[in-house]
Amino acid sequence: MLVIKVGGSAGNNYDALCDDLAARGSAAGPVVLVHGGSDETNKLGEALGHPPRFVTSPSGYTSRYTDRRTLEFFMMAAGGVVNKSLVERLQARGINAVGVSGLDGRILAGKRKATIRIVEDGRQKMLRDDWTGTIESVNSGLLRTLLDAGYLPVVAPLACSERGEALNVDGDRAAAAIAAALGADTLLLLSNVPGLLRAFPDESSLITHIPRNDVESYLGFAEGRMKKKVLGAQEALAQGVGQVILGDARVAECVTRAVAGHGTVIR
Ligand SMILES: Nc1ncnc2c1ncn2[C@@H]1O[C@H](COP(=O)(O)OP(=O)(O)OP(=O)(O)O)[C@@H](O)[C@H]1O
Repeated sequence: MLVIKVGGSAGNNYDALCDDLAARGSAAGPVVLVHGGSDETNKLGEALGHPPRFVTSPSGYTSRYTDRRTLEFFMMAAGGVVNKSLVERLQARGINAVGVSGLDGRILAGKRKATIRIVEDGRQKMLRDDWTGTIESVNSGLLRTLLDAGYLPVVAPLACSERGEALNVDGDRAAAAIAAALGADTLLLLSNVPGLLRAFPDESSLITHIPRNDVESYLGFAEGRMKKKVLGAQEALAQGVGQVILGDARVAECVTRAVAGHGTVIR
């Protein structure tokens, strides 16, 4: 079982990704594809007069402040155009993909963080009306039903709260939770960089291998949103996923290359 997360920031090559999945075929085993939606969400917010706001937590994690309007943009972008354009690309290549969000059938059930603590101008503040959350469980039965029937699930990172509310959740951590719940041997976190760089943005400083019991000491190299990928990797490994590979989604054969060990291999 292979779980792949492809980034939603600019620069990822979805055509190349889908070409590679089609070339690998079903003989390569079952695949679940999770994706992000940052770039499209930003564009929608800008176009509709409600630009994105990114906030940093006291522990240094960067995330999108998701008020109700932003949640709607996120649903339109991640749950809509990004999800459906991946399904369209896969269908055009003969793969019977089904696009869902984690909200559907509670594929991802989570806990809302209605109030978040942030650091701005060196001071801590509380922000209310936030619609982000953390994942608590995965409806692996629904994903297995789709996989067993021969479909390739394409999952947008929305979750369902205990009260049935839609939540914006981190795509990398969503993929980690899905990989763990399905007992995947490999989780690929593909984005617009070659992997974890020791000296970002110098791509020649790629860290090629991280021992699974030493992920913590590499967290310091990750800035901003890369931290969530390293955290996701750590969560997946702790829950039994065999290996996590941070790979490049800008290039041809990105899945095959990452599976072959190009990128940052954590195991
Ligand atoms: N040490 C590092 N090595 C590599 N990339 C880093 C590092 N530190 C920070 N980054 C940043 O992390 C970014 C990748 O994370 P980002 O969340 O933007 O990707 P994404 O997965 O496409 O997003 P999403 O799926 O949430 O839409 C890179 O484009 C880079 O700017």
